[in-house]
Amino acid sequence: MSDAQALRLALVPGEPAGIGPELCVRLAQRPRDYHLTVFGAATTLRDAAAKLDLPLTLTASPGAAPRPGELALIEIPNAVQSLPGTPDPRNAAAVIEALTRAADGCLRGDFDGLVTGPVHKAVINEGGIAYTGTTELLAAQAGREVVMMLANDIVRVALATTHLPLRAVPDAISIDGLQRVLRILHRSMHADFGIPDPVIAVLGLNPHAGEAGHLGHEEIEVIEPTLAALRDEGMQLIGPLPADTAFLPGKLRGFDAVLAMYHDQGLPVLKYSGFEQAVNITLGLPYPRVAVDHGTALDLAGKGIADPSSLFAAVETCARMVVSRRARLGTD
Ligand SMILES: NC(=O)C1=CN([C@@H]2O[C@H](COP(=O)(O)OP(=O)(O)OC[C@H]3O[C@@H](n4cnc5c(N)ncnc54)[C@H](O)[C@@H]3O)[C@@H](O)[C@H]2O)C=CC1
Ligand SMILES: NCC(=O)COP(=O)(O)O
Repeated sequence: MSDAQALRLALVPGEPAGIGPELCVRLAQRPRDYHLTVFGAATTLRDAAAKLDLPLTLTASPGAAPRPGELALIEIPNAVQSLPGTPDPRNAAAVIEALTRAADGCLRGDFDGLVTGPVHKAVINEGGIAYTGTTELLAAQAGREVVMMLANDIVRVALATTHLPLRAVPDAISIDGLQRVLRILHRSMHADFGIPDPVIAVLGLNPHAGEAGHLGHEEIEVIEPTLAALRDEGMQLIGPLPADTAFLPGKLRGFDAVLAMYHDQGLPVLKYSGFEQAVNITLGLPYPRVAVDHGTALDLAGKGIADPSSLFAAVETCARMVVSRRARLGTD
């Protein structure tokens, strides 16, 4: 990653009682040629390092050369001491402050990209903060429309809707909205992944993509007109495809990305095909943001057995995206 010599990445561990802090300590041990600044509580990170019996030096600012075992820290203290496996809603404000301050740093240009650990949605809401997900939080903060996409080496799955009750999904899918999602996805395939003319498969909403209107009308009334309009602009769009067979390996090889209509239509396939190395990317922000694909794993927190692969992949993906954007868009 020689182009990434000067990269400055902001890192947010997420829920302090989850596996995020210990994964950050493991990440800190890796040799790297980019700077990492973590936004969180020193006590939580030091406790995690002590439990893992790994060295951790927290510094006020990144040193000249990144050193294994060392992280620059922007201190965001927790309201109360965090205990692995037992989240405390009183720490919700600190979790959100860490995310928003790190994102602010990216918006200001102090950092080139943002990497985030898992956040417990219910705990944040129990702490009195309305929160559906970090994707939505960062979009509102940046004033941008965004698309959530999860990716591993096998498949990229973008979502037309994100954290919504299933009952609300059909009403949230419109021609205008789908067009905006597909434009963001198309643009990002080029800017972030170097694919200038991506082939995007679009799933139907209903079983068998609506079975010619006998099992639902959204394909005929919303999805097909959207695809027709964007095909006229030159986009390569396939679909609407029945979701149950769109992910067959032979078909997937022909697609650069798949657009699913809702969270649990696409993500189980992605996670089944490779949970460990998968990452969650927010497309459409002014800076690259990449998160782990997994949640807080409270059942594993503090035991030292959580797999850090997704966080490692998130940092590597974020660094590659920064380099790709610089090459294609300038500094954006
Ligand atoms: N990126 C984020 O901020 C995400 C946050 N979440 C949130 O996390 C919370 C818990 O969600 P769950 O549905 O229980 O999903 P989860 O991913 O925390 O756990 C599901 C299963 O996967 C295992 N697992 C997760 N990460 C692992 C790792 N790194 N190594 C080994 N095993 C691992 C857990 O032990 C558990 O058995 C929820 O509040 C959810 O909203 C969920 C997904 C992503
Ligand atoms: N399923 C993805 C997830 O829950 C994490 O999303 P976000 O908090 O990064 O928006």
